[in-house]
Amino acid sequence: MEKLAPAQTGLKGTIKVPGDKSISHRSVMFAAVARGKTMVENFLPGADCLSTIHCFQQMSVPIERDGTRVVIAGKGWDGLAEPETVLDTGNSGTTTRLMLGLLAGRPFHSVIAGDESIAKRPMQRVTKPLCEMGAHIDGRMGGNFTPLSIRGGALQGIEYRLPVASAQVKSALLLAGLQADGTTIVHEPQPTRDHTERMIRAFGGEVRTEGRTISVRGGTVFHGTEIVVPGDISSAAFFMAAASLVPGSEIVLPDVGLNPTRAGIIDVLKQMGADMEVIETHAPSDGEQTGTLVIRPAALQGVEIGGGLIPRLIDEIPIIALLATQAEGRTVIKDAAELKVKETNRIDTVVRELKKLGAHIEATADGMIIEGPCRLSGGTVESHGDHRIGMMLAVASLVAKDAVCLKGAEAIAVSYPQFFDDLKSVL
Ligand SMILES: O=C(O)C1=C[C@@H](OP(=O)(O)O)[C@@H](O)[C@H](O)C1
Ligand SMILES: C=C(OP(=O)(O)O)C(=O)O
Repeated sequence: MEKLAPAQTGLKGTIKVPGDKSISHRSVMFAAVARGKTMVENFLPGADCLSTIHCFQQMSVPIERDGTRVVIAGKGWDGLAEPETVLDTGNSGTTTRLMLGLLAGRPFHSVIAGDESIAKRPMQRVTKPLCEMGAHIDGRMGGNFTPLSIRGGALQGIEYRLPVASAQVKSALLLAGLQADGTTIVHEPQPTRDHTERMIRAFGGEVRTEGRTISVRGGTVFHGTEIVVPGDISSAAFFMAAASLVPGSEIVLPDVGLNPTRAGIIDVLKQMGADMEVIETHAPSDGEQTGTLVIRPAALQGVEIGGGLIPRLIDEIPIIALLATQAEGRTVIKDAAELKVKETNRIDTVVRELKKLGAHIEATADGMIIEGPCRLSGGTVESHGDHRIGMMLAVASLVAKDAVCLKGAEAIAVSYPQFFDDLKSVL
């Protein structure tokens, strides 16, 4: 249990947030099926991304990691060997779903399982279209839950309309489509993060994006390359919030990924009235945009968030809920039912834990309604094994009246192992 004291002074300093989780996963996945060596810099050594590395090592791909530098010696799609043991995807939905797509095209048998949380997360959204492409995937409840057994092989491209806006489902279908006969076409209901598409191009492949339709052709050969992973905007969001809320703060966050399909938190903070500058931006034509963020405190206003904005900030909703407790007026978050199938049901866990600190927050069918501002009290709260809930509660403790005891703080290592060191460095 972590005992967290209210902030005594403003948060001041520079934090280099760790590498982006979504991009770190994909860098290893594409490198593993590419021909030749790939060097990844600023890889996120969080538990989720280490699960991805381990899965490929189980399939005999040589991968060496030294801190945040990873070297992968890919031997092409056929370089993957049938794993001898169950592939352990840990707590990672991204690993589980993207690996399903990748394995659907491999002519061998494999079994995927993760932790207790993964065993509750819906997989049919991926396994159903992959089976339509010709893969044989089975598991509990008609292939909806892990452990899942996969016998991949001769796939046919399909045209598929995603029932939910999910980059994980899109990416799984693209990874299968890259190995299938013909073309695979995916229509998204809303644009979702496009890191997979950018990674396909970075490894020398082709992908077409026309509005919300993305297509790939089978038979693509990838070539090893060098990847520099930008800082994770989802991790940076906790410090953007902390600096906005704690009087006297000034935090600088260099080299944060600003991919427009991910950067909805910046739009929302600006709409709430945050004092934030984006400086020194870099926008490589074929890569991921980055920039330095400077954030200071400001009086925040409530906002309404929904529609196409939701996929651009889906993982930031817990910290937006905390910001809303400190903002003037009502915040309404809607169209976010996907939060129910994350590491926890994030509508329930956010509402339950923030209520313990006295917040005025209620769950709705597809989001939450928050009334602010409200001076939070101290108390004992829990992450429920969900890293983003853990970090949101740690930031809440900075603006609470009394100490906050956080149970399950170790879950934070899933995406941000240095979180408490970085927080202490600016206190
Ligand atoms: O593709 C990705 O890397 C991710 C996509 C999102 O999930 P969904 O695609 O299920 O919405 C997000 O919540 C997750 O943290 C990472
Ligand atoms: C939902 C998340 O990740 P994943 O789906 O990969 O478990 C997250 O990081 O907030």
